[in-house]
Amino acid sequence: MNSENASTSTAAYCHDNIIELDHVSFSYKDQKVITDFSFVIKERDFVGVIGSNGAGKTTLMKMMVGLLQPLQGEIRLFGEPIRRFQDWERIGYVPQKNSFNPLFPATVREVVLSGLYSNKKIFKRVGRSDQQKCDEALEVMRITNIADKRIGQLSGGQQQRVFLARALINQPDLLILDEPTVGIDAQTQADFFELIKHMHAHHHMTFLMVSHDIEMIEGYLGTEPRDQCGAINFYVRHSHDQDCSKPGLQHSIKK
Ligand SMILES: Nc1ncnc2c1ncn2[C@@H]1O[C@H](COP(=O)(O)OP(=O)(O)OP(=O)(O)O)[C@@H](O)[C@H]1O
Repeated sequence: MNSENASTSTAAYCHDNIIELDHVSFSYKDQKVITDFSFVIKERDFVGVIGSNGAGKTTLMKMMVGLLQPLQGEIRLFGEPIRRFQDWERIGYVPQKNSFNPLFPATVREVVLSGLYSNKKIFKRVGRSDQQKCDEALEVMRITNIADKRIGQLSGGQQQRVFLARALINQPDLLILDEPTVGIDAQTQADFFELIKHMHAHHHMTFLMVSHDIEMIEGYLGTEPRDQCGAINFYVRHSHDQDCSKPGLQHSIKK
């Protein structure tokens, strides 16, 4: 392949649309939350979502993972209309508030390992490399010491770390995080941000993260929002601005 072809195919690859919202509106009964919003998240973008309480951030995330259906408009994931989309293992989603029934019997290790298996592979034997990935995820989230505890008996912050480890273990193509570090101590928060920045820079992943941590968002994604939807602002950074072969291409999320 000559260099022109090589750069063309790289550019085409890293600029695929991962999420597309096309004139999407949503209401809870008669309360309009999202009105006629269109945007595109490109492959390898890191999109930070900031907005006041009640602005509609969680509603937007839930629509993108198929938990809520837009009243109008269309959503596409990896180019497929969401109603036909089936590759859910390509997407990791950590919702805003997780909580387990205290009697839920699984251990922390089992919950983290379950991130490796889609429904189809649920009975697959856990191999040594899977255990190793699990150990690494536990270590990064500083929960090795509670690996054999029951998830339902942990504090909210500890449970949230388990969910993050579960989402990370699979290295999904797209990771959607809704206020992922709420209730987590400062050191683990800092380690987690370092980790996802590293994954964004080096592991070809696309990130969409709701956060109230304006310092973290602006530090990594810049101080100017790229787009907005009502009171929600979107900050964007592509993972390889320096060596992107088509520097003129907009990594904007606006259509
Ligand atoms: N299940 C629901 N039924 C009715 N109204 C809802 C429901 N969920 C959210 N809302 C309302 O929709 C609006 C948007 O809520 P949403 O949770 O999406 O906001 P948010 O930006 O994520 O807020 P926060 O920063 O507080 O998490 C709010 O006014 C909220 O009260």
